[in-house]
Amino acid sequence: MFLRSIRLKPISGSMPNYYPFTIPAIRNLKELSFHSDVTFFCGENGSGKSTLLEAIAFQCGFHTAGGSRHNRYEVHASNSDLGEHLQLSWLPRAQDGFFFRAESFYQFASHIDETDEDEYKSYGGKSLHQQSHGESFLSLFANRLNGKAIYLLDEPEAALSPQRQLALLRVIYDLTKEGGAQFIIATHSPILLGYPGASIRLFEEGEIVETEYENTEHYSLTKYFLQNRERLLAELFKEEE
Ligand SMILES: Nc1ncnc2c1ncn2[C@@H]1O[C@H](COP(=O)(O)OP(=O)(O)OP(=O)(O)O)[C@@H](O)[C@H]1O
Repeated sequence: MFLRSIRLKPISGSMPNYYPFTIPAIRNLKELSFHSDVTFFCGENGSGKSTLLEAIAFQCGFHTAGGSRHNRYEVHASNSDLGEHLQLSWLPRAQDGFFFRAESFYQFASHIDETDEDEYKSYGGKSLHQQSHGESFLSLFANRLNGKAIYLLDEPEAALSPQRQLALLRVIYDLTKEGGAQFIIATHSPILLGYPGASIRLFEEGEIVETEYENTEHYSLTKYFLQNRERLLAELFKEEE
């Protein structure tokens, strides 16, 4: 592990009334500590997961649209509104790492096309644009992520089939089993959240709280859907009286 905790720096005067401080979980954030090689951020859409992950990436020196410290490319709105306000505590400081961001992956792939001089060795041997969406995600995870480093992944499951989500779990397992790598992952995937021993942080009701896998809605709703599909869909599609 590298990153031990993050803390919102004290803000002089009253709490600002603009983004990102309008997000309840961010507004109330004081300190968040990490105690597991794999930490998940989960919670409803718009609860602040990406905002916080992006701010951590900013403080790590990674490109906030995705990449490492070495990636420099222009992309619309690549700043981090929260980044400057966050303080990171390391032990030891990670020398390397990568920020994966599903929403700006296309721009990252174009940047690699323009700059790669290594026959795409870190990306499965061919342009990320010449692979399917899911193939390109997994190529990056399986090849670009390696060694002792901090990896920040924002919705890595976005293009992955269930089978490839399992493959990603294996990548995470291989990189963490010798205590070498640390992952912080924002996800909605009930498959990824099932990683053994992971710490799950739920963004809910203005707080970020630690919870168990079985207590997440991702787990319970998916389980209920699979076990009661017909009943649930009948209820969902019921005509208004
Ligand atoms: N650049 C921005 N300017 C203003 N508001 C923003 C900006 N980016 C995000 N927001 C708002 O901040 C809130 C949190 O967004 P964020 O992307 O962090 O959520 P999230 O938990 O990652 O959601 P999702 O699961 O849908 O990816 C949302 O209500 C969003 O509309």
